[in-house]
Amino acid sequence: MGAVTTPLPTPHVPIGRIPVLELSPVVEGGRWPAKAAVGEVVPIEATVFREGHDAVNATAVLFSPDGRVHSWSPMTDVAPGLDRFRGFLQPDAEGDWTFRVEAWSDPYATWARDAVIKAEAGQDVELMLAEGALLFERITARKLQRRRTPEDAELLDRVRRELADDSRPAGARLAMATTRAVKDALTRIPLREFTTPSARYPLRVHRKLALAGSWYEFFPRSEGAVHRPDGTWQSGTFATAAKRLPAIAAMGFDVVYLTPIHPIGTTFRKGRNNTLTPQPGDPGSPYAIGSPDGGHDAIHPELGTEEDFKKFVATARSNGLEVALDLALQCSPDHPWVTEHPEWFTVRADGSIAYAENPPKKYQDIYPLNFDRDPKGIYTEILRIVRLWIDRGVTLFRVDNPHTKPLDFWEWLLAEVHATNPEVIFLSEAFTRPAMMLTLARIGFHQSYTYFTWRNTKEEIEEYFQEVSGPQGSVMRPSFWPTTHDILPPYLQHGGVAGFAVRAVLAATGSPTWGVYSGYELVENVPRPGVEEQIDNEKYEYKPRDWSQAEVIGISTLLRRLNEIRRAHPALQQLRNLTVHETTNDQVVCYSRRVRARHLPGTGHPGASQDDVVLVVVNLDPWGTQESTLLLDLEELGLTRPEGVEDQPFFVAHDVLSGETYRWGAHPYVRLDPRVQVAHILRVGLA
Ligand SMILES: O=P(O)(O)O[C@H]1O[C@H](CO)[C@@H](O[C@H]2O[C@H](CO)[C@@H](O)[C@H](O)[C@H]2O)[C@H](O)[C@H]1O
Repeated sequence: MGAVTTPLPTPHVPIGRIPVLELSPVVEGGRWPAKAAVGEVVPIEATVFREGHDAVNATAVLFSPDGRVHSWSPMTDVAPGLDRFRGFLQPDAEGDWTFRVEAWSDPYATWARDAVIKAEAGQDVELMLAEGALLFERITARKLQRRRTPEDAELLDRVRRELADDSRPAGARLAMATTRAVKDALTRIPLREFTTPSARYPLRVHRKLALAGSWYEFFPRSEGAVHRPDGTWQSGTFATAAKRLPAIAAMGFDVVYLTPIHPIGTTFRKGRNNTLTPQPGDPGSPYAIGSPDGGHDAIHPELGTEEDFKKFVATARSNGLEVALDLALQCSPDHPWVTEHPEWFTVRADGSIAYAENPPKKYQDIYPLNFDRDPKGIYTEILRIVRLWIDRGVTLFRVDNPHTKPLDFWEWLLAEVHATNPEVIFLSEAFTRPAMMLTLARIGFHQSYTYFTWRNTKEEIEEYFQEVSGPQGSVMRPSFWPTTHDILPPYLQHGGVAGFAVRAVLAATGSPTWGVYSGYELVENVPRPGVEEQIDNEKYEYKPRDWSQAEVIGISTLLRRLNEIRRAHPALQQLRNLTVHETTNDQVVCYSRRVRARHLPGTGHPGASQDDVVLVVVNLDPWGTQESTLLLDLEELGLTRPEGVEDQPFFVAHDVLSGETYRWGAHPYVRLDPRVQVAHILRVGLA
């Protein structure tokens, strides 16, 4: 019998005095780290309970990468009766952090609850007050690790003295010992008994762009491509493509994503509209990587040289843009690997190599790599290539179809790159089943394409936005794209300019990372018959565009405004902070995002004293005016309805898209005419 290599289950860990179970975010028992980004507000949850009736409480504790306590957060019972506690931690630097939950018995909460009940019943009142006095003796006599403010010290000492002063009425003594101020002071400096810590769990903190950013995809060969009078084409180059960068930056994007820029094969080259009969001059799909000019480490000669690429990267950076490159691990039959490493491909009985597929799509112009044949050779070569592009200035990779390659390969590659270049971000382009999409995220992909593109109805949008912003958000960070070069969904085929505006608003506010594919500004909405992708697709031909029309149509102005709004509002740069609000119309969707004032400095919001709250209302009908009443969840908006106010206005909603300001109550009426405005994006605050 061979050696046993499977790890044994974790040894039995005693339950501890106060059980603390079902921690979140924990990925597979801590096998992989949960994700966070610098400044992200991370919800921490645990189930905490004990025997008997005494009150329990919990604290979430954050440890910085050097192992020291960085900060802690009181947790509150968010599901009374279910013993579920939640707090919020906010790491402020990149690295491998950890957190734990400390469960504890809460003598003050036990006493306050019992004293109030007994006082109301007239039982043991003086005895309870005497016990309260003893409790506050203990509370005030403590040597605290955390500093207590003079105000808190003074308040708690006064409670101690007055509880013991039996010359004062019992009701007054109890009332002063159970005020909000006393409870708040004891939230800051609690008296804890039987403190029971959980294990520590990993939290990998990436740079902010891993969580929040705006991507713009384009094919560099199209920018500046010239259709010559004789019918032939001159490809765009890095130099001509770079001329487009200031306009992309002006629209507020953070990242330019380039489809593959490598030499393209000619064997089985695809022609226009995915035909198998290319015409002379057809440039071929850039995903058919490799020719006698080189493979994944080479640059298509028509685009320029390595120096030209570096200049392009430098121009991007000077415009405030980072460069993302497609990483498509496949080969045209003309790729040098096909002859240099025939062992990397699966050869059929007749000596041929089967082309790649992503059913039902057929990619007749490319061969897949067989990672199980010479894994060491393939892994090493791909790592070399990734490092090469990092050295050339690439800081993000959009990974093509990662779900068709082995997961253990990705886990290895991502760990290797993270070890030397933790700033490099990988976006997974896996439109596949949830288990695979989630596991790619678990093992290290920073971001993931999502099903957003196909979520259209109010019900679908509400459900999906909540799903990606829920606990899943600490594993899989969503990237919302209304279209890609492969996807033109039916809603956009039929929704006209307003449809493009609707989907841009949803993408830009529904996820902290979003992206658009070039041409969105021009409302390119004609599909190739029978498929959900653009006709005359840029994948198979040069597609220079007349950008002068973009401003006229208005979508580029909207994109710019959306990116400005996202930058101005930390609430839109967070993921796990979404609330859906009810509406009375199935065509009107409403949701909000909120960051509490105490969490704002970490996100770079200057001197904030108020929460940052953004409320989004979208008319999903691109053709008709829709009206609705919004049934707002005031608590989630951080609003308190003043005494005596029912539906009267009491807060201000400023529409940062239109500039209008409204005074609203809990149930405002909205009317959105898509010819004028498809959505409200409202900054919410008290007057
Ligand atoms: O499979 P997906 O729909 O996720 O699309 C991605 O991968 C495809 C394969 O790389 C790629 O397809 C394009 O390139 C192929 C190879 O040249 C070609 O056969 C296909 O017709 C073309 O669509 C797709 O663009 C990419 O996003």
